[in-house]
Amino acid sequence: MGFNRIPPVVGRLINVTTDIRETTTDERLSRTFFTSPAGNVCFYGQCEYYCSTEHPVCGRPDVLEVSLATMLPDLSLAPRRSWRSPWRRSYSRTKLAQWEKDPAYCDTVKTTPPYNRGTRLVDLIDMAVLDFLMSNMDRHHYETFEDFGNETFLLHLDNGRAFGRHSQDEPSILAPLAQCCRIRRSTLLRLRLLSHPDFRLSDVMRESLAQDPLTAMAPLLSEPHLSALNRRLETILGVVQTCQDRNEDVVYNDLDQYD
Ligand SMILES: Nc1ncnc2c1ncn2[C@@H]1O[C@H](COP(=O)(O)OP(=O)(O)OP(=O)(O)O)[C@@H](O)[C@H]1O
Ligand SMILES: [Mn+2]
Repeated sequence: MGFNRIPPVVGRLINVTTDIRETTTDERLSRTFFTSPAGNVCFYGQCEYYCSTEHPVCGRPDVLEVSLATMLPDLSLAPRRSWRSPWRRSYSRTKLAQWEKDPAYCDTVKTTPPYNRGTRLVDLIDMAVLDFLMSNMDRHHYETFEDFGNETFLLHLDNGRAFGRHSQDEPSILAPLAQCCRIRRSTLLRLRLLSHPDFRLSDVMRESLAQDPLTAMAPLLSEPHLSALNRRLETILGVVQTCQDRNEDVVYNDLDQYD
């Protein structure tokens, strides 16, 4: 997509004993290792929720399938800031989030810093486009590097809820696009290109993912997931079209400098 916002990730089989327990210098992490009743090596780490013996990560007996992300520079070298998404879900069975109740929600966001100037709002809408394609409903936060201030790209860690059910789409993920009716011209042109029969998103993705050494054994995306990408792409273009039918000023021209 040309967004370049997610640290590259690969799938690996690791040995939790030799690759983590015997390697880590983090005393607090190594203290959470234990052997389960079934004889597997487990650990639970340190975090706010779910880091307890009831929710461990276990090897079999110490081999574990994981995704490994490129490590970002240490926070002391490149401090990051975490931002709460304005379209964050309520994560409650009974309560709706403000954006679910107020059709004019985007008018408020548009006048609220940092979304009131620069490219932050269209960056957020790019994020919604990406999350809709992956069907990731769990984007509660995103990050930026502090050094770039508000003149920054967005960083998407934590994509673990993406590419679940391929047969179902979740239109509410597109709420930022549907409610704000705004999209970067470069994004729109890219999306239109990827819906062209010669450059289909599914074909481009299949070709790109074929470089993964595990492609034959454990493909990252199944064929139904690749088809879902094409279907979701058409939905996005449909939402943009509906916006353009009703509003002016839908396309944010970020390509002027190249004219
Ligand atoms: N590639 C990376 N390099 C360095 N730190 C990272 C990287 N990916 C994630 N982290 C750090 O680890 C934290 C947890 O990562 P992530 O959110 O993906 O895990 P999670 O298990 O889904 O956690 P949570 O339940 O809090 O969402 C992040 O907030 C971030 O500070
Ligand atoms: Mn998470």
